[in-house]
Amino acid sequence: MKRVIISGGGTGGHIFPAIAIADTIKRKYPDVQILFVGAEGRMEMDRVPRAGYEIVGLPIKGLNRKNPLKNIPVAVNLVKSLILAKRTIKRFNPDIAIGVGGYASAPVLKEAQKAGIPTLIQEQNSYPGVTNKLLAKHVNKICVAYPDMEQFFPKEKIILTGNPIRKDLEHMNVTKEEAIYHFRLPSQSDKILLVLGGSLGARTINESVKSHLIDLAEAGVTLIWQTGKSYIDEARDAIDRVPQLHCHVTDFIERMDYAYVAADLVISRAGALSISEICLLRKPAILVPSPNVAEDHQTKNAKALSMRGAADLITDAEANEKLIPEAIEALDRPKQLEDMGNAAGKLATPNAAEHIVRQVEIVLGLNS
Ligand SMILES: CC(=O)N[C@H]1[C@@H](OP(=O)(O)OP(=O)(O)OC[C@H]2O[C@@H](n3ccc(=O)[nH]c3=O)[C@H](O)[C@@H]2O)O[C@H](CO)[C@@H](O)[C@@H]1O
Repeated sequence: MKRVIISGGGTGGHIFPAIAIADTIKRKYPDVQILFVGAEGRMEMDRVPRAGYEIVGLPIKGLNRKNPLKNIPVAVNLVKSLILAKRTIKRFNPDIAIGVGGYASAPVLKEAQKAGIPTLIQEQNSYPGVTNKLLAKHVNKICVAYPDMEQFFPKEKIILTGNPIRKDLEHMNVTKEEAIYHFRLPSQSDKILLVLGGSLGARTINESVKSHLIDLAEAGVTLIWQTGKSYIDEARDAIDRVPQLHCHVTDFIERMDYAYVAADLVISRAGALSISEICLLRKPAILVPSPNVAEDHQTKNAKALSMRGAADLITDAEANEKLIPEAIEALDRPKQLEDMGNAAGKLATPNAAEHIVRQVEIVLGLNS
């Protein structure tokens, strides 16, 4: 019986692809044993068990770039994490270790490599994260979602697979009516705006929505608003002051299938997975890249769409003034929205999880 470790996390953009890979392995090989390794206190420690998998948490934390003195406990935790990663690998004895980016995948894949176990990484973005860059030299395979990744990774290891999407989104099985009912919105809603801030929420997008709630109500827009944990109370207070607006507000949307099906237009950060989902589901979108990510990679993600008429791009700096007025205008032009959604669909990379699992099969010598 084969055994697989999947490691990484921190944000939904790393965790959901990991779960999609695990589900695909399980569907094809129900006997394969899968163990996740994540970082204590991060989103994966909650999301992975909910998806039905066991997870071990490492005490690993990110570097503090502003105050180097605070990195002493970070270094201590790194050593503890390496020890626990080594023990976990010895105990579980995997046939392959898969890294999906995020802090936890570094010690796990390093220790796996030292033990002579094959490793594979999946990079979701057009600009790789630090962990994957560090690991690339000694991994067996690197599954990527964007072309031209040879500038970062050894060419012979790269396989262009796309980003794995959760099965409830890849094989969508719900209707718009069911979605409207799920969110308790009026059945006649014909201009539904879905606002997403990435898995953790986005302050600028939230502020932009909050300052235009009355405009949205006057334009007859129905709102599904995902705020992230830190903004939910403020958003609820603001909504209470505009009772004429039809709105579903939440910190996190569990049923993204319903959210996407309901939406006539999506406003979103330009995280790699949100983009992959928007393309796969052919959704018209206005993207507001986060300015706080490595090498401004969300702007690159967003431009890949906006250059092809597959999304509009509004910068974080102009969002407060332009974002909602532009969304209101766009919702009055359904034909243009449809064209935009179709252009996004052309950039989709379906069946990415299957392609990645094919690489796992090659490494493990499994035949499907
Ligand atoms: C601030 C930050 O570091 N962002 C990074 C993080 O994005 P982050 O995790 O925020 O965003 P992504 O767009 O990649 O993925 C979000 C995922 O969460 C899901 N979702 C989102 C909201 C919600 O309420 N419910 C829900 O299930 C989405 O369907 C999607 O699958 O990882 C991405 C992938 O490496 C990077 O491209 C981003 O730059």
